[in-house]
Amino acid sequence: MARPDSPRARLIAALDTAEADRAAALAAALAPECGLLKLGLEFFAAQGPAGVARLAAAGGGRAAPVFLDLKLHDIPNTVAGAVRAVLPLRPAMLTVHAAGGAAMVAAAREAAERAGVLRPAILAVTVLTSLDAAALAATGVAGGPVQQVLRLARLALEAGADGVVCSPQEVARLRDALGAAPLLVVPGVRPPGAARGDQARVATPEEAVRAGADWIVVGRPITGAADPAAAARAIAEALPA
Ligand SMILES: O=c1ccn([C@@H]2O[C@H](COP(=O)(O)O)[C@@H](O)[C@H]2O)c(=O)[nH]1
Repeated sequence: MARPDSPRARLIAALDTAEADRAAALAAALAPECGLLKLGLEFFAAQGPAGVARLAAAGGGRAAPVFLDLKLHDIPNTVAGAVRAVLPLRPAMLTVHAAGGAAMVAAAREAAERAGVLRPAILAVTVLTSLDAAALAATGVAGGPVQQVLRLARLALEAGADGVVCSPQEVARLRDALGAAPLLVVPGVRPPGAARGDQARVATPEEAVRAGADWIVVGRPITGAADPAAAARAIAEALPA
C-alpha cells in the first residue's frame, strides 16, 4: 500500500458507532478531510459486511478507502477464513492481533493474497494503546510496553504483516529497530487539551508523526466535536508536511 503523500492523507478517522446513518453522515463529512475511514468492531458487529459495503459505496465512489479494524485473533484456519470473507469489501487495511502468533499472521497474509495487487495491507496490532505498563504486567507480560511492542512487531513482520499498530510512545523505537519499510499505524493520538478517555499511551498528532508514524488514527476528538470536519481539518493542518 502506498504511503501517504500529504498531511491530510496521514489522518485516519475512526467511525466508532453502531448506527448506519450516523456512520454515513460522518463518512460524508470526513472523507474529504482524511486519508482513510476506519470501521471497527462496533460498526461491524451492528451492521455487518453489508453495512460496510453500503458505506463504502456511498458518495458515488468518492468515499475514502476503508480500514477494516477487526483485530482478528483466532486459530490460523479461522482467521484465514475471516480474511477471505471480507475481501469482497475491498478494505485497504485489515488488522489482526500479533499475539495470535506467527502462523496466524502468516495465514492472514496468505488469505489476503487472493485479492491480488489490490489486497488489503495486513496490520498487526501489538499492545493495545489502552494498556499502561501495570495493565500489561497484569496480563502476565514482563518488561513493559516498549519491549513487548518490539517483540510482537518483529514476530508479525517476519510472518508477513505489512505493518503494525502501536502507540505513539513506541513509534520512534520501532523505526530505529525496524527501519523504514514497515507501515506504522498509530492510534492513542490526542490533540493538545483533548480528553484521553480510555487511552493510556498517548501523544499529540504532531508528536506521533515526528516520531515516525505513517498514519495516525483519531476517533472521539473528531467524532465528538460539534463540527467533525473542522476538527479533522485542524488536526491535519497541524501535522508536519
Ligand atoms: O491499540 C489500539 C488499536 C486500535 N485502536 C482503535 O483506534 C481508535 C481510537 O479511537 P479514539 O476515539 O481516538 O480513542 C478506536 O477505533 C480503537 O478501536 C486503538 O485505540 N488502540
